[in-house]
Amino acid sequence: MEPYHSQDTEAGSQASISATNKERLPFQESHEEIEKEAAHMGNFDPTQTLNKQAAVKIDIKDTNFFYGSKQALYDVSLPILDRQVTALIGPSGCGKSTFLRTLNRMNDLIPRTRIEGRADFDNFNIYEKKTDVVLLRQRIGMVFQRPNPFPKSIFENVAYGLRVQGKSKKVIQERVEASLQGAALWDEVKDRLNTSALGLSGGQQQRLCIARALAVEPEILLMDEPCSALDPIATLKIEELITELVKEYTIVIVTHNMQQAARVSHFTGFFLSGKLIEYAPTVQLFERPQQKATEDYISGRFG
Ligand SMILES: Nc1ncnc2c1ncn2[C@@H]1O[C@H](COP(=O)(O)OP(=O)(O)OP(=O)(O)O)[C@@H](O)[C@H]1O
Repeated sequence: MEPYHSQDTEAGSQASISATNKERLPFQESHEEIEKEAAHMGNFDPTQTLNKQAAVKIDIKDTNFFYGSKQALYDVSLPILDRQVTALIGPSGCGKSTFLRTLNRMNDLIPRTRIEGRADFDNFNIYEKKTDVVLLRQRIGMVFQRPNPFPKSIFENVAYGLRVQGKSKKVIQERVEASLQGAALWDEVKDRLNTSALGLSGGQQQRLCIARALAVEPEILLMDEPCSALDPIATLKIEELITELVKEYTIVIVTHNMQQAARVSHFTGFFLSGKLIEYAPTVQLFERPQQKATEDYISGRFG
């Protein structure tokens, strides 16, 4: 599929987002730990890894979505680019989560829903009835708003999908460790893998859920406001993790937090009333929005 092309020239804006990366932190507190985490984040600048020529991983065209007779998405079209972070922003109820859930068919679990359009992934349309959703959800994993570990041990949480797949003991052992490493949790839990996951802090639980998603080796990770239940430090850890994970995975993240979108994403889509108003490289969308509604939203005039 064709890569995404944009007309902008963003040399100037790259420099400015890089310079303001630290200033953009949304938190008023400035105690030591936050400062330390923030200093880490200062090293990450998504404009440095923005790749407008990246291959299109999922090509979404003219998506309409209905809850019964209520239409929640209108003609949404956008590409999800390979190994880039795409952020979805917009006011409450604009359809961000609904859209995210169309990508791995999570809305199928809600009765009386209907979808039109297409989302081409490899050589098939995700929305087609015949799509194998179990396989799809292995390839397109999901992390939810609230960490939702199973009431099992840390090890068993990560091993879960692998056991379902019937993997050998050796493979399970290896992948559990690799996934916990990948989710930047290994060092904190390696000595207590057999204790309950429910004993972990909220931020650790969310990283465990990321490890659980990674264990089945997905290509894409969908994250639905993964930091909304976390404190500032745990939030920064997840953001840092996202910037690491995107080297190997394609990430789509719904966030209410515009600074978070600016800190971690390469591309941003702004939704309003079920419509995708604007989609562009993040730096461009925030610094030179093309639509008045985008400008009003990002400057805090509504939402
Ligand atoms: N299960 C459902 N049944 C009926 N309507 C729903 C359902 N889930 C969401 N909606 C409606 O669809 C619209 C889009 O909701 P959605 O949750 O996708 O928005 P959102 O932008 O993610 O909101 P938020 O930021 O508050 O999570 C809203 O009007 C919402 O009320």
